[in-house]
This record gives sequence, structure tokens and C-alpha cells, in this order.
Amino acid sequence: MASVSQETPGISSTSARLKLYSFWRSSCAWRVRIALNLKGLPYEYKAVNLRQGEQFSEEFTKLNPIHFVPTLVDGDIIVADSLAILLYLEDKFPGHPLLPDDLQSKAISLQAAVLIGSNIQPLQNMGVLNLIQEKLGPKEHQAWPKHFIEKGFTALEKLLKDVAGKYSVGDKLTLADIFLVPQVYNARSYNVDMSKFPTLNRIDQALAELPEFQAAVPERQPDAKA
Ligand SMILES: N[C@@H](CCC(=O)N[C@@H](CS)C(=O)NCC(=O)O)C(=O)O
Repeated sequence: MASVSQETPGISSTSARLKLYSFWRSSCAWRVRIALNLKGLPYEYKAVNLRQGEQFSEEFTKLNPIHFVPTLVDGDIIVADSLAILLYLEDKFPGHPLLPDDLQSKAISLQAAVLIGSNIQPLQNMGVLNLIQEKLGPKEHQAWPKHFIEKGFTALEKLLKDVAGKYSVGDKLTLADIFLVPQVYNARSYNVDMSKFPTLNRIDQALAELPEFQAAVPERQPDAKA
């Protein structure tokens, strides 16, 4: 597993104590990269090449026995799963909050994040798609994720259309935005027609303007195209 220090604009990475186990193309690790950038936290990027099976190595299995990225190491504390990591970062580094104070907005932000994290992404995870390809063939490998992304986005569009402002929930960035951007990228890669989801499409475009989101995109990671 290769290791590289990630600069956050204006902050030196030489003092980084956070280590993020990531893969450039992982939408779940991408969520954490955005949050680290928004909170201005430098971190060491530990590349885990999922295509070469490095998630099954002995070293990584000790950190996360279910063999998924992302995993965050903060000194003696190991946190696996993107939502758990984001909530950990929120508690430990409350500056630049990722959840609104208002209870209703907070509930909607969490609902949107969980809709993507539990009801879309797991159904199009690499391990699931590899198994589908093996059992059902390459056609289903494309059709399956598209079906579940469209189903999830139909619900998400309804959830956000009346509460969105500049971003998913009002005008402040929340967990909903952090989960949305990587999932829209995946949707495009499966040829989902985003014009069917105008609110999601518009928010995604607004978020693409932000440097903290730009720095987190797969193509800009040290292990890109690995
Ligand atoms: N619920 C977990 C899911 C993690 C997950 O599915 N990670 C994917 C990449 S996005 C992975 O490591 N896949 C490797 C595999 O399927 O072997 C999270 O949000 O962190």
C-alpha cells in the first residue's frame, strides 16, 4: 500500500496525523476526502488498490475486517465506514460543521446521506458487481447499478426538491452534499440521464465549483488510474 501526504489549501501536511486508507475511484473514500478538505485537515493518503485486491492484505484486514475503504486512522483510533468516519470527524473537529443545527434540516441531511450510503452504493459496490457479472453476465453488470441508482435518485429528488437552496439542504454544505457528488459521478459512469433529476443535477454543478470538492475528485488522487 503506497502512502502520500495530501495538502489541504493553506495547511502543511508535514504535521498530518490522520491517515486515510483510500482508493482513487472509491465513492465512499471520496466522501471522506471532501470532508477532510472542508474541515481543512491535512492527512496522509494510504492507497489501497482495490483492483489488485489489496483490501484483502493482512495489513489492511487488521484495520477493517470487512475489506472496504475508507478507513481512517487517528493515532490509536481506527474508524472504518464513511458515515462513521464523518461523524467522528464532526465530533473531533467541529469547525466547518457538516450537519445543520436545525433539527429538521439535520434529519433531512442524514436521510439523504443514508439513502445514498445504504440504499444505492452497496447495490453497485465492486464486489457485488463482480459477482453479478460472474453469475449473470456483462449486460447485467451495467443494467443493475443503473436500475438502483435511478430508483434511489427518484426518491432523493423528491426529498430534496423543496428543501434545496444553493446546496442539498438550504444554502449550507451538509453531509447530503458530500454523499451526493460521488454518487452522481457513478451515475454518469452508468449512463444515468441526470436531466431526469434536475435538483440533484443543479446541486452537483454548484458543488463542482468548490475547491474542496475539486481537490477530492478521483482523477486528482495520487493513485489515480492505478
Ligand atoms: N458502508 C461502507 C461501504 C464501503 C465500500 O463499499 N467501499 C467500497 C469502495 S466504495 C470497497 O471498498 N469495495 C471493495 C470491494 O468490494 O471489495 C462505507 O460507507 O464506507
